[in-house]
Amino acid sequence: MSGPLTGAIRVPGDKSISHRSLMLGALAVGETRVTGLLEGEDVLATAAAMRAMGANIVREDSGTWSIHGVGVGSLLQPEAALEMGNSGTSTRLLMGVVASHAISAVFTGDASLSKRPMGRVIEPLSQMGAQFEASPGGTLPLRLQGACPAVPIEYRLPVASAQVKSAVLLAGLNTAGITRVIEPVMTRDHSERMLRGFGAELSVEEVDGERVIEIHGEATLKPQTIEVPGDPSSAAFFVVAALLTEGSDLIIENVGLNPTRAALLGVLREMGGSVEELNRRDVGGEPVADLRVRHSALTGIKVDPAVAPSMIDEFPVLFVAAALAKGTTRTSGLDELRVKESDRLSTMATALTLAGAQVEEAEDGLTIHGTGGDPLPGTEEGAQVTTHLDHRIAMSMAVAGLASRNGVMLDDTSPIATSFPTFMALLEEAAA
Ligand SMILES: O=C(O)C1=C[C@@H](OP(=O)(O)O)[C@@H](O)[C@H](O)C1
Ligand SMILES: C=C(OP(=O)(O)O)C(=O)O
Repeated sequence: MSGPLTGAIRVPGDKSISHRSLMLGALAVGETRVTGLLEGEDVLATAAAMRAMGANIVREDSGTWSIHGVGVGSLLQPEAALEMGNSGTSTRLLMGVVASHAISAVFTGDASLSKRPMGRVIEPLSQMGAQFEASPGGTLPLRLQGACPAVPIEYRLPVASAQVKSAVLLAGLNTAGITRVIEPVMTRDHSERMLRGFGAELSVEEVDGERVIEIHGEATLKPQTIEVPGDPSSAAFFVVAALLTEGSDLIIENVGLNPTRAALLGVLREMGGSVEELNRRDVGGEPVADLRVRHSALTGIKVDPAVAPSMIDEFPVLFVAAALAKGTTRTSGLDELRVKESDRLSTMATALTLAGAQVEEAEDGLTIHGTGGDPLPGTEEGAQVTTHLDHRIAMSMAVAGLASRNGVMLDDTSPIATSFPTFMALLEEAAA
């Protein structure tokens, strides 16, 4: 087991908000200024794409990002393929942006992204008039010819996905009339908050238990000054690491706690975890707090599938917490985890089993019988884990390594740089 995690740390800016800051800044007329932007590879892919379509985006020496936008409807034809790397958010949201502009774009990605389903955005964007030539199974690489004018649609989301919702809303920005998205299950609402913040006419109504979001097209966006809060999905690794490591008492400052993102904390508290929210405040229209996390004995629970969308990226590290809890943790309703950077149910089941945990994999979730706080036994030379180009697997299994007798060996730590380039350094700092 590792030494305790103590002191105060800050995790980098929120990935979802960072992507949207660049996209909306590039679609506004004038200068948007962003502090706390996540400088991970995924967000940098979005920045490069917006530059390729005409925005002027500069990182100043102070760390502030300055974006001079071109205005909704005025994106330029990119000269080369838009290289999306590992980033599903960049790809799906930008497909929405391009879909209602009079330009075409080729989207390419790495081996992981090239396996992920794009049909979920191709479908509604085709209804709006965009045309696609995709690789077999509706995957990258694909070519998108935008429609201008595009046709406003009403679209009920068949999967709980903030990326699909956002793609349609972003396409609606340059579409005359009202584009309506119906969300049976609420997902992260950063797009709604930020589109409003940039001056788009957007309404949200609750009708018969569903969220109905309307955006008025041919919008003019006004540039903004944005302070990006710390990413709760990045903080999650430190929350779990501190809960599992004896003697830990760690402060994680400035963590975004939008209710559509924060369900992990409730689940960990229900398991017996000591996670306090200090100094609750508002940063850039998002609730934020400092978290104080103390080592705690955890008990397994049955996780309500209804919370899944509000912690969708946190399941890999929750599975690590479950592997060290007393008793059994059951999860279900997690089919979406199979189409992330890797199949996160099977990748985590394999990785945790190698580390010595007792895991049963079902179609839509994992059941994990925890050690009751004893270190994971693993193998003498350390469990050899394959991360499948998935940053969240790499970081989750690094946390599992802290709580294991012989450590964990990751085949590839490079994917961590997609969302959390300072993860290893911060872990060393907190454990020093
Ligand atoms: O909209 C976003 O910024 C995101 C939405 C989620 O994806 P889905 O919409 O595919 O669930 C999440 O997994 C991803 O990390 C970021
Ligand atoms: C699923 C994720 O990201 P994306 O879909 O943007 O690749 C993630 O960060 O866990």
